[in-house]
Amino acid sequence: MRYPSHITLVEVGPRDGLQNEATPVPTDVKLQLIQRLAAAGLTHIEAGSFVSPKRVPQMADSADIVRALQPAASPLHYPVLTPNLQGFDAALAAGAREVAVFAAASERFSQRNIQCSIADSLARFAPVLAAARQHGVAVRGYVSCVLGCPYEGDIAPQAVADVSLRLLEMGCTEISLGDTIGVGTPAGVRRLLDALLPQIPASQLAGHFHDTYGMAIANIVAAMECGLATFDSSVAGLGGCPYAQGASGNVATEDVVWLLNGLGVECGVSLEALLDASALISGFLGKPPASRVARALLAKRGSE
Ligand SMILES: CC(C)(COP(=O)([O-])OP(=O)([O-])OC[C@H]1O[C@@H](n2cnc3c(N)ncnc32)[C@H](O)[C@@H]1OP(=O)([O-])[O-])[C@@H](O)C(=O)NCCC(=O)NCCSC(=O)C[C@@](C)(O)CC(=O)[O-]
Repeated sequence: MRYPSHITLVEVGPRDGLQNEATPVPTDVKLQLIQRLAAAGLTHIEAGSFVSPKRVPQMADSADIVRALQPAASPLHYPVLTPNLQGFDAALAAGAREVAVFAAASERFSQRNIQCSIADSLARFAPVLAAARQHGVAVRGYVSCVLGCPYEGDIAPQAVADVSLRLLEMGCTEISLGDTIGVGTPAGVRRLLDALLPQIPASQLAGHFHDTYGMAIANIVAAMECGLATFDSSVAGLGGCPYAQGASGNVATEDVVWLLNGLGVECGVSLEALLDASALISGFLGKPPASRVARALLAKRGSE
């Protein structure tokens, strides 16, 4: 089987991971985590989210995080979520150079997550994309519920294609396909990508697989076989979505790096150094990493 020779990992732990943690994580711990992730070789680290602090209090310090990271002076990518112009303006003022808007392929999830229909969300993103173009800021587009919705069940691949194509037409550079509740299987991934790839090149698509049913690694392999070369993952398997009950964390970065090392596919991340990030955040949260790879390697480390 042929796989892409290089995989880009977008580390979403500091955002998608921590947005769902009940334990408040102080800004300095978040910054230490981001520094360790960067030291491990991760070049794309989603650093925060400029959303309502009443809805997601865990992300209320995103401006401080971005200010400390100084994205304009860094060779690394530190995207942040911006659901509307209010969020975009705040992100830009803090120094963000890359942002992401987030839509859904399911009407009911869109309503629950961002309090509006899919059509209204696209209308809300239009000024964000216009302002981003004006300021030379790159915009990623997320599409949630691509393989199933907690409220609507199955989602038609064409519904995913429709919203993805609109986001690309509006100026998004990449679409991250979110299996928000982790119900996908490799067969579903292939069906989805069979529908999308005639319309959107693989280079503009990323996989964002939650591991709720333990299928995320299998889904990544299926997506790589279809040509995708960018995947989102979360250190220690942190996270979930506050608007999708029962959704567990993203696929763990440690698990993906272990997979890629085993396949001989390069991703530029040191597993040893990544464990330092994993140990830091797991230690702070007082629970073991969800990643089985991290647990095994940390246990081995402890016994040496
Ligand atoms: C969607 C909105 C913005 C709609 O915001 P809204 O339409 O203004 O309505 P609202 O009632 O939800 O919020 C109103 C309050 O939020 C404020 N507000 C409004 N916008 C902002 C902003 N940008 N920054 C800071 N504050 C903001 C606004 O000023 C107002 O303040 P108040 O008058 O009550 O004091 C809001 O409901 C919100 O922030 N929701 C949180 C959504 C969220 O963060 N979801 C999780 C991330 S998406 C995800 O995890 C999925 C993903 C991406 O990982 C992929 C996958 O796995 O599928």
